[in-house]
Amino acid sequence: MSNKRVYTVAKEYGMASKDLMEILARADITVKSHMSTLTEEQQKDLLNYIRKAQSAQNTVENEPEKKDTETKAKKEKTQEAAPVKKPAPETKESKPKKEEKMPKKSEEKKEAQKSRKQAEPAAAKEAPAPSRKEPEKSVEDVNVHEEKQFSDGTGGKHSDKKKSKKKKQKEAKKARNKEGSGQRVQDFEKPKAPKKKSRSQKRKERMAKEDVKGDGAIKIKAPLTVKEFADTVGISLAQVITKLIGLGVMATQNESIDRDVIEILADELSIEIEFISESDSNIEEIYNLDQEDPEDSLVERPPVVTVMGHVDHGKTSILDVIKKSHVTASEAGGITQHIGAYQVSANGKLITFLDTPGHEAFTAMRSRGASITDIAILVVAADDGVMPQTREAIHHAKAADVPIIVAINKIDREGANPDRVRQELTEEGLVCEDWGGDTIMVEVSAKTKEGIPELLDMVLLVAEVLELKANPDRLAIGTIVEARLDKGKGPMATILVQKGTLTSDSYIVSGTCYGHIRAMTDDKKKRLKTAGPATPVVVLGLDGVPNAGDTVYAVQDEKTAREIAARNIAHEREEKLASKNKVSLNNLFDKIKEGELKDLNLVVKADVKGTVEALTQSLLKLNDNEDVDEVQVNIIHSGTGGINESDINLASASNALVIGFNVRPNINAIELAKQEEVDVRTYRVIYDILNDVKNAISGMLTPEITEEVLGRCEVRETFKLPSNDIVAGIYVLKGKIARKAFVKVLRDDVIIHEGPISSLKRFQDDAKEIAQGYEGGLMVENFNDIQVNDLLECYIEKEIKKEI
Ligand SMILES: Nc1nc2c(ncn2[C@@H]2O[C@H](COP(=O)(O)OP(=O)(O)OP(=O)(O)O)[C@@H](O)[C@H]2O)c(=O)[nH]1
Repeated sequence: MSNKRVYTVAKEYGMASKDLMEILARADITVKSHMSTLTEEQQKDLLNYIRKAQSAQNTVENEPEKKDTETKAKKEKTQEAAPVKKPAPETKESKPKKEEKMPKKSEEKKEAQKSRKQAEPAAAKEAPAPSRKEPEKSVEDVNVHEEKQFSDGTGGKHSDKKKSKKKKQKEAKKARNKEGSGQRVQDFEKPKAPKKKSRSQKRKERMAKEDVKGDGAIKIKAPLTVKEFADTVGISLAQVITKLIGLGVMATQNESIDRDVIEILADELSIEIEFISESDSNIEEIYNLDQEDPEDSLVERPPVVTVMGHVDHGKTSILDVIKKSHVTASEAGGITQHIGAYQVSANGKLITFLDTPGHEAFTAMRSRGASITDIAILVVAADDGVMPQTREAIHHAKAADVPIIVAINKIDREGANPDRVRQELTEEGLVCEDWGGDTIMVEVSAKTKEGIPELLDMVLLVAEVLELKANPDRLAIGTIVEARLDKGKGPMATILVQKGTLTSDSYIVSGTCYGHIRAMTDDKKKRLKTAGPATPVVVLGLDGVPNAGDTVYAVQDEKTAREIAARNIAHEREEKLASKNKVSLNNLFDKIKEGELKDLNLVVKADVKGTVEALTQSLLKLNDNEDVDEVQVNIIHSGTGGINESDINLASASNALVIGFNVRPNINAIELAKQEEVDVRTYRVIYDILNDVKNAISGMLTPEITEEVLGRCEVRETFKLPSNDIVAGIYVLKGKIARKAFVKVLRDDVIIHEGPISSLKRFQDDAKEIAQGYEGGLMVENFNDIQVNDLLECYIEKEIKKEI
């Protein structure tokens, strides 16, 4: 036996840390919290205490229902130890004879209670005297029974039956909650304890009789209202309500009942049910939205291509050349609106390009499970070589299993060295064909247009090999590429049709938004009546702005579209409720106290590699610190660069905090963090990080000042004043920029300066604030190194009350 933490011992006994803490207190074993260590001695004392409690219970049970005060006291003591589920293994060898008898008796009593309950459900209070003439059982058996007795909580006297049952319900509920159902908890009194064992036995028997393997089970999604339950299981409402009253649940037809109640109710009604979650019940399946298309219905479709690569390596320039030189004559005027995707024709074939900045949208789409790209063009500047974002792009394309065509750009430049690029790419696992690999690499110049036709030829070649096909004769399915609210036209969404044909009068639904298409145009603003696979279109008519990356379905009528949207709204609400419990530095201590949190997961990002290492090491060192022995600090991911969506997704999935040092989240990451309720903390002093984490763990955190981000702008031009001060010509990308605020100057998401705004102007006039979509001039106090393409994040400081 070694030293163990309280929560570990509680786990071994199958009880909540809180309950074990109570038992420890009664056993006079002093511990500070569930994280405290129990010495071997203390564990033995605990075991002895539990044994004593068992013996006491045994004695009480041997006396035929004496109700004197002494017995009562013993009973109470017995109850104290009742929730113990699994005695420590040591008991197996050293169990005294007397104890061996107890469980049998208790089993008999349970059986007797069961049969009595069936005969006279309400009145039964006394158990018949248990028979002692059972054959001797092995120690192993005894332990099994004991387990049952403890976990049931029925080891106490009948007068305490109600209390034990409540405990049992609590435990059962806890166990179910652990399964992740995230159901609502009802406020009314819970019915009698579920007879788990007998129910599953009954179920098995019934299934064996019917020779069905659970197929007959009625699928139920909890919580639901009493009426919905009655309708779902096909039993009259009156009968359900009567049964509920019998179970002590006073609920009207419109009140919702949770998983516990549903389970017991179903048992009482002898109905076999199976709980399903919305994701199980997959809307696609319910509404049969995405059937497999027969082979003979498939026809060739254009490839969908994404251009990726490091900043300034020439993505936009290459796309511009393609856009300008490959739109057909009939499309005079060219691509006139930015819709996030467009089609060009090369060698008489269409190619669809996703016009997304960098790889951000690529990851956003993928994180939502919709990989819509068929081919990735990786742009690498011949004079610059493989850079961090090149590597990231390679990882993303590989993760999405998308073939890569490398465009070695800027070959017109003097310092261009395509072979060096090839060499560097080999190190990333991309070996060109000439060198025995299978990656197509094309040398291009967006400036001289050299190599661009070959690049497109290669795209078509890869597309041919991929045999990209879709069925155009079906209701359309697509992905939202971009969506925004237009002041005059309402919600506008760019949809990339992937299967079927979208018509200009389709009913569509995407996530929580639905509608009847009012107008459908292409990237040249031409009105379209139909759009087949791989066609990007802009549609008007949705009742809200859908999420980029979400799937959009065309459905047969408005009712179906509305119904699906309503289901998605309900699902979203539930998910929100379930995710309310995300960890943050502010609620960290509470969670530790409640025993909910034993691991503090962190995603750590910093501006340079050395800092990342220093920071992770210092954070991990906290594990050696006595003040923070409450939780284990784990770094689940660390890296250099700004905080991006993958960081947030990772943090959300692993209930982690994101710590940034000298870096900031990008706009998409901020949005996602808000949505996923991920706590993102950014710092400029390592000491502050360590202090905050340490203080949060020990409940001393005093987050008095927080930053509220107002908006972001980009520097489009710079002007030098006669005083030599630099004025930044800005364009507000999001939110607003306020005069009396601070800015963080970001270059590649790395903070290079932070300070107050010293001047804000709109044209020649001083401005209080500049809103999204407008331009202006801005000066930052004591900072003159502002450059074109810098991003300025504007924020105000807010005092907030201590939350702990
Ligand atoms: N000489 C030369 N310059 C190029 C070529 N392609 C792009 N450039 C220049 O390189 C700079 C960056 O090009 P962009 O197309 O904006 O690069 P990008 O990858 O889209 O950059 P971000 O959008 O910031 O990620 C611009 O000044 C281009 O004029 C090329 O083939 N030859």
